[in-house]
Amino acid sequence: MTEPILATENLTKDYGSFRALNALTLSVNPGEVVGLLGPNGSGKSTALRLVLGFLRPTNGRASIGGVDCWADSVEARKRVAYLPGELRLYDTMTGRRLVTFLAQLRGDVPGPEIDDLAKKLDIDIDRPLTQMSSGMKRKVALLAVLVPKVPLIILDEPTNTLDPTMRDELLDQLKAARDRGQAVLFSSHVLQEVEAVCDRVAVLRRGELVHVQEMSSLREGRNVSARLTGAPPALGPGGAPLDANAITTDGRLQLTFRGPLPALLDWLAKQPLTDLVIEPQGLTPIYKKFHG
Ligand SMILES: Nc1ncnc2c1ncn2[C@@H]1O[C@H](COP(=O)(O)OP(=O)(O)OP(=O)(O)O)[C@@H](O)[C@H]1O
Repeated sequence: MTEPILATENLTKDYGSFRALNALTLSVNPGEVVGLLGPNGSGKSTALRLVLGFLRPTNGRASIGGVDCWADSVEARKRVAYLPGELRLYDTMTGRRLVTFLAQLRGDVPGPEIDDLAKKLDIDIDRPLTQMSSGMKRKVALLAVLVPKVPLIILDEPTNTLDPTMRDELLDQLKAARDRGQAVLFSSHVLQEVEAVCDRVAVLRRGELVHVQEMSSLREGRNVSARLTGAPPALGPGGAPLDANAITTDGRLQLTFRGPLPALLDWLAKQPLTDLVIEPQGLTPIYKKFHG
């Protein structure tokens, strides 16, 4: 079994008498993208800051590659590239100088990939940061995270302020990092981007981990919503009796089917339908269950 690169055990943080994170136990494996999903104030940034050793846990622990994130934070951080939610950059530098400087701090020298990535992110890294817009600065910070090939990449709401094209480019870069065997943990409250890139999603609510979802099982499912003119069938698309909850109070047929699409279409073709919507299952119903 692969050893996780990141492991938290009962990780807890109180700010005074307020518990911002309660007993978070979560791991991230090499070659895996995990999303931390939750609304404002649910504890995402607190969890990430604990993992980075910026905050001392009230209880529990986090470790990166077996190194304790608080007791040995400098050593743990060598294994991580981090994109904070709010940037504080050294404005007098050019983008290239900043990315090189940050790489040198960990003993790396960025190679030609810095120019390839700058091109993909559509950013002139030879401009001083003072002359860049907030979105451009964000791209420089992303470069600084994507250039070093560290075991773990942590990003706090990385697509914030990026335009849709750049958002897709970033998500592609995260997939490429995963394919190289790096692990990625990122926070977000945008369901579509989490669905697009994550292997697993952890849902937080008021500091509690309320659900962990494997995305592969979700991608096999399809939500069906249809209106019938006649009585509902006795058997569902898999041949099993139709679930009593499949017919809503306003008479719509609503079900989730996990199986081959032709079997679903054959079954639907035999029903007295007046309209039909088939969608990938997606995270929305799961998210709504906790944050409706
Ligand atoms: N330094 C602090 N002192 C007191 N309370 C704090 C502090 N930092 C965060 N909190 C509280 O802890 C809770 C979790 O905050 P956190 O920043 O982790 O949430 P988040 O999920 O990252 O939110 P967002 O999506 O808005 O960034 C919030 O209720 C917040 O007000």
